[in-house]
Amino acid sequence: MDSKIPKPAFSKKPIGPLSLPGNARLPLSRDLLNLPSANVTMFAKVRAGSPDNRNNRGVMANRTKLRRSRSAADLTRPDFHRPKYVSNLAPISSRAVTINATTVAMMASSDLVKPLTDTKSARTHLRRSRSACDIAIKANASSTSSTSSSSVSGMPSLAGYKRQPPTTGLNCRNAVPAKVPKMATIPPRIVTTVSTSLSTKPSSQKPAISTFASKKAVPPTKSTLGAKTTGSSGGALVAKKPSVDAPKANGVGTKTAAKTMNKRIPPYDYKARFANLTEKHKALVEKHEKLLEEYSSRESLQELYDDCSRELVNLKKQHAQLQAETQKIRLENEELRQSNLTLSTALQQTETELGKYRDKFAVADRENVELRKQLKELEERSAFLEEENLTLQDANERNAELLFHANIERKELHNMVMDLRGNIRVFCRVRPPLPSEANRIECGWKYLDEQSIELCTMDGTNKRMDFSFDHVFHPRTTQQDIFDNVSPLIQSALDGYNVCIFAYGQTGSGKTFTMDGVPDSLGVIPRTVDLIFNAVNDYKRFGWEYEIRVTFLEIYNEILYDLLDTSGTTKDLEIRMANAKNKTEVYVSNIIEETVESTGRLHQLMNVAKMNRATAATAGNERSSRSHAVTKITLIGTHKEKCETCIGSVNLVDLAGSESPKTSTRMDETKNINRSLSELSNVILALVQRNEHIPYRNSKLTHLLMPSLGGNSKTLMFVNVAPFQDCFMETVKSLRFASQVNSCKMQKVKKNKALNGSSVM
Ligand SMILES: Nc1ncnc2c1ncn2[C@@H]1O[C@H](COP(=O)(O)OP(=O)(O)OP(=O)(O)O)[C@@H](O)[C@H]1O
Repeated sequence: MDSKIPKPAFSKKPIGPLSLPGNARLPLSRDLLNLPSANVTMFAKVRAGSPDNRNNRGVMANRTKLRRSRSAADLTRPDFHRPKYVSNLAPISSRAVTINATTVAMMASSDLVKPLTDTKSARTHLRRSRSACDIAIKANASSTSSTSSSSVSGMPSLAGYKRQPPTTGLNCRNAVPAKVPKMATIPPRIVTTVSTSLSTKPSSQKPAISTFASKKAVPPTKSTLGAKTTGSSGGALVAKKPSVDAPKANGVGTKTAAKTMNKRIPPYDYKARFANLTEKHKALVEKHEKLLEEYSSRESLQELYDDCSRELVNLKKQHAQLQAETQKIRLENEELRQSNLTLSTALQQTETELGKYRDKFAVADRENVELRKQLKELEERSAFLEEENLTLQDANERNAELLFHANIERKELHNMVMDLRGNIRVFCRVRPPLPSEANRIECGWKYLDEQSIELCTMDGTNKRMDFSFDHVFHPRTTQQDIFDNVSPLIQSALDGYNVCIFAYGQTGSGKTFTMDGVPDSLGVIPRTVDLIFNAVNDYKRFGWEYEIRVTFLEIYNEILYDLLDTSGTTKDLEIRMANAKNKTEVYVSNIIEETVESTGRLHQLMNVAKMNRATAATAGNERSSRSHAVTKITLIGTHKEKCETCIGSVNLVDLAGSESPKTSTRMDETKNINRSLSELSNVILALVQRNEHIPYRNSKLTHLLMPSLGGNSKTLMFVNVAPFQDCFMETVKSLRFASQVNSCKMQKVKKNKALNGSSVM
């Protein structure tokens, strides 16, 4: 916009007589001598005039000049009387005339430059200017009419001129262009703006940019420029109503004027001089008006320029703000686009997952429907089963009652069977020779049946002896076969009876093997433990809860040792009577009695006791047990609903092996062992013989086993024998003792029974 709007640099340029049209020039000094003094003074002022001088003149000075100008124009009036001094004037050259005309125009317009700040003043000025010109034209016309057409040669014919009403610039566009004297070229844009501002708006008002732009959009042509210029500035001077003669007259007049200007006008030819001056005056008036309009337009253009500059600055600011906002919006838009892209991707993934979930949901829904059907069926089934369950619960309660009583009956029957078998039973077991004993001579063993055996010497004497026991186990008998015959006694212990199982025999005959066994062939004690825990679990169904307590005791050289005591300190263990009323019940003071709740724990304790037991090498056994080991398992059963308690116990005794003093290397130890075994034999024989006095207290062993030997107990004795000929005497001795025990018939035992939580030991 800057480049398109011309900067009004002219605002500071003075509009003075120096810019004269055509051949006009400032008068020479010699020319001025022939002019009236007033004109000379005016010329001098004009020549020396400057924009400041002109601008500094007051309104009165301008009016004076106007009067002078009119005075000059009055020369053409018919009643004008030429001053006498004119005849003395020297001939004026055309150049001087031109200057005079210019000066007259300047005089007419000098007071119109500044007052054109408003439209009213401008119009007033125009009227004055037009008046001056009209007077001149009328005078010329009247002169022409009075002096005939040839009186003024070279002058344009203005006979048909009428004073036209002031026309606006817009109206001038439609006016027929008239030929005007050649003038300085005015930029079409300025002319257009001036015509618009003068015709449509007051000069004080700022022209709108739109108006300006619209005018700029249609640049005027040369012809329209002339029309506009004529219409705006000289509408009153140029005939608006074109006559037939006007163009011709104008053309002729212009040529004539040119000729007149070119040729020297004699001083006496006042008409020519007047015409010439009139022409010059007319041109100057037009020029003046043009300049005036230009000036006015330029002033308005300056304001317009300032406004446009301010508006441009504002627009630039707005543009910068808009650019910043646009950039910001672009960034936001880009972020939103990226966010939208991310969200679109996430949405796509979500939709994909949603589709999968929908499929799963459809499958699950179908399954759900199916399951609902099944649930309904199950609910119906459940209701039916609940009814059945109630029925079965009633039946179960009845059955539990029956079972409880049946169990009692079973116990009684079982005990009857055990009684029939005898309260003390003797099993004979012959061990096989070890691979290391292959060169040892065996006796002749003949197993007559499950209860009878025939022993024959192999030393040439051919002695034969028969023995009968409750059961005879040959060397190939397995540990399981042995325990199958022992387990009824364990059941009796669970039913509340005291049971004692011990192994008796010569050293190396297989007692420890039978009671403890080896890891891959467990003996009676570990199998008893397993059976007890299994039975306890089964008894829970009948409402019985069992507490299992265990002690491990060793009798070595008639001294008691707690095999679970690993402290290394020696404690005094004493066998004491538990109940004065029942003199058969005993207990051991200071012994560790541990309650076990699992088979593993009990096996653990058994290993500890086995490690603490005293062993040594003997003639018949590299690792001979040189003590009696008593493992006592107490079983306390409680039936809460029936408020019944039954207490049973199992004493599992691995006796020390008897040894001949001849082969013994530790005599004291052997004597103690043999003596305790002899006391055991005495007790058993006393029981067999039903003696009143049973010598239980003669040894620690019999004293400890007193509750399990006779009275309220069931006793099982293993008599272990070695198969070798060199053990024949000891074997016969053991078999005879066992045979004696087997023949013993003990009185009927009574079950330990406690009611309402009381217990009997
Ligand atoms: N029925 C059997 N089958 C296989 N080997 C056996 C049998 N009985 C005993 N033995 C083996 O014979 C050897 C001696 O047995 P064991 O130690 O049990 O005799 P013991 O009577 O306990 O001797 P001690 O009284 O000196 O302790 C052991 O090596 C044992 O493994």
